[in-house]
Amino acid sequence: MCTSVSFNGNHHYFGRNLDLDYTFNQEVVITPRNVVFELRNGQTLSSHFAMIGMAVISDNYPLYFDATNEKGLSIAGLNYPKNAFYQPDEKTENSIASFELIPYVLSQCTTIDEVKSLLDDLIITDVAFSPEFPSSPLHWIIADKHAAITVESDRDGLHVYDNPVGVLTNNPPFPTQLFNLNNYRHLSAKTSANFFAPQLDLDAYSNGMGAIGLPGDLSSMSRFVRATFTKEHSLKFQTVEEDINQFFHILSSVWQTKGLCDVGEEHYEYTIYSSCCDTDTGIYYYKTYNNSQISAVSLHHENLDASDLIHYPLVTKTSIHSIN
Ligand SMILES: C[C@H](CCC(=O)NCCS(=O)(=O)O)[C@H]1CC[C@H]2[C@@H]3[C@H](O)C[C@@H]4C[C@H](O)CC[C@]4(C)[C@H]3C[C@H](O)[C@]12C
Repeated sequence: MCTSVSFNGNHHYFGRNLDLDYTFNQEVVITPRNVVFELRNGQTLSSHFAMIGMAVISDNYPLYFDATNEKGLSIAGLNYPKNAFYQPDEKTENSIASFELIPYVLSQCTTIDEVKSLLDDLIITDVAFSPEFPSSPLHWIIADKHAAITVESDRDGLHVYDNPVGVLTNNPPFPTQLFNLNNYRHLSAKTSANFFAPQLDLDAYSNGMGAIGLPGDLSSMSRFVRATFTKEHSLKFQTVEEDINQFFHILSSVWQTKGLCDVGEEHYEYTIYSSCCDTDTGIYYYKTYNNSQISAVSLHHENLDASDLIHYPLVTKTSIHSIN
C-alpha cells in the first residue's frame, strides 16, 4: 500500500508513503539536465529539466518511484494491481514504457495543463526495463501547485482524471475512490449536535467525536478517506518548517506499523519511507521506518548541467537526540 499527497502551505509540497513488505536499494537520485534518456520508442531526451526523487539506479538509469522537477511538477507511481493494463510494445512516437513515464513527463512539462496535452494520445506499453525489473502495475498522481491529476492505464485505454483532493492510494480505480468519499460527508473535525435522537440525552463525552466512523484500517480505500480527511482539515502555518512537519503528520495518519499488515509467509507490509518534496525549493525531505529524523537533499545544491546521475543513499539508522 502506498499513499501520496499534494499539499499547499507557504510552499507547495508533494510526497508519499512507500508501503511494501520488501525494500529495493532505493536512494535519493538527482537527474541533471544533460543525462540522456534513450526512450524505448527510439526517441532521445538529451537536454531536459532536472529532477529529484526516490529511485533505484539500474544500468545507470533512474527507475523513479516519485520525483519532482526543477519547475515544481511532481509525480508518484503507486501500486494498481489487477487494474493496470499496458499496451503491447508498439514503438510509435506516442508510446512509452511504464517505467519511462516519470522521466518522460518531468523532463519536458512545467504544469498540469502541459502534462494533459502530453498525455492526450499517449500509449503506455508493458515493455520491461530488464528481466530483473519487469513492468509493474501502477497508476500515477501528477501535481503542480495549482492542480493534480490521476493517470490510469486500464484495459479500455488511458484515463486522465482531475484529482480535486490531491491524494492517491491504490485500488480501486480513482473514480470509485472519489465516489466513496460521499459516504463520509457527515464526518467533521467538530463534535456535532445530537442529530441521532435529540429527545435522548446523548453526551458528547469526548473531543474528536465528529470523526467517529473515519475508517482506521490499512486498506487502500480506507487510507484514501483518512488521508483526504486529514489533509482537508490540516491547519496552515507561519513557516516552511512547520509545513514540512505537518506534511509528515498527514502522511503518518496512514502510516503502516510493522506487524499490522500480514501478507503471508511472515512478511509484513510497512512504511519503508515517507517523503515530502518542497517543490518551490527542490528540497527532498524524507524519513525511513527506523529513522524518524528528517533528512534532506537539495536539487539546487548540485551542478544541474551535469550529465551523470547524482545519488545519496538513505540515512536509515535510528537517530536519538540524547538530552542528558
Ligand atoms: C510497489 C511500489 C508501490 C508500493 C505500493 O503501492 N504498494 C501497495 C501494495 S497493495 O496495492 O496495497 O497491495 C512501486 C512504486 C514504484 C515502483 C517501482 C518504480 O516504478 C520503478 C521500477 C519500475 C520497473 O518497471 C519495475 C521496478 C520498479 C523499481 C518499480 C517497483 C515497484 O512497482 C514500485 C516500488
